[in-house]
Amino acid sequence: MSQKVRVRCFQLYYGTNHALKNIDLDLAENQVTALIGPSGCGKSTFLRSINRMNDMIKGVRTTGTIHIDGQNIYGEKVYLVELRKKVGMVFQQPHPFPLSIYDNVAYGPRLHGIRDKKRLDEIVERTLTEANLWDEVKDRLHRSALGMSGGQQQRLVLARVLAVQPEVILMDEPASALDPISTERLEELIMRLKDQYTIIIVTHNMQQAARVSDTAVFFLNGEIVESGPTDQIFTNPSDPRTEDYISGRFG
Ligand SMILES: Nc1ncnc2c1ncn2[C@@H]1O[C@H](COP(=O)(O)OP(=O)(O)OP(=O)(O)O)[C@@H](O)[C@H]1O
Repeated sequence: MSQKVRVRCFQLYYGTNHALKNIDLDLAENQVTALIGPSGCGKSTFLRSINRMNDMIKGVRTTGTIHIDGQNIYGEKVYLVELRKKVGMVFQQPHPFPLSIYDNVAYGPRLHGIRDKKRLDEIVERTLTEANLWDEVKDRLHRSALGMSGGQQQRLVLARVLAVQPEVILMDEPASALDPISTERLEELIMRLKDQYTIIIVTHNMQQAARVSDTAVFFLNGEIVESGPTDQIFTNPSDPRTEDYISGRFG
């Protein structure tokens, strides 16, 4: 099993708030890794560090390294547009663009220079199929994406990410605004997508983490308390704080 993302001595400060402390972690390729821990422990901050989304926040300072496929994304000569193409992100609330379903998916490929209609048609069909949405929307591709249900919008946003052929997909509580059926469909999709992508997901839902992830990482106060195979973290954690959190004693 090869490592896709390698994090060493990574620290992040929001001004004087030391939000991530000495993070060392390896994330395996073609696996789902769940980041768990109580509110404010740094999960989203860490997730956003993997495609440098935190760069947009004023006062953020980092030290340490995050290598993806051997390249330090905090090093020199890193092009953020390329990085964010390789490392896509799905957020808690699906926010499709106020465009048609087709144009939402074609947006990224067009931005990266693909103009050929036939090629765009292929990408739209392939990624909507991959995102388990094609059958539901194939007859209304040119209608507004804003008319879709929340669950459909979240799968559309995922298709938009897949359309630029990422290798790593970051998901920040992607199911928290979804109903149980949409959540189940999204979880099935996540488990299927890991054959081709490396997926890192933040979730507050312990059952969800147990269902979808291969590896779990428990954060507390900006530090990693422990990480390991999800089964082991959930059934036999080595740190009592992990056990307390998982069994609902705090957080
Ligand atoms: N944009 C920001 N500007 C300043 N401080 C921030 C920002 N985002 C997060 N923080 C701070 O960083 C710390 C970690 O927050 P973060 O959102 O990463 O935690 P989290 O574990 O994802 O929490 P939650 O589960 O509630 O989303 C907190 O102290 C938070 O206040």
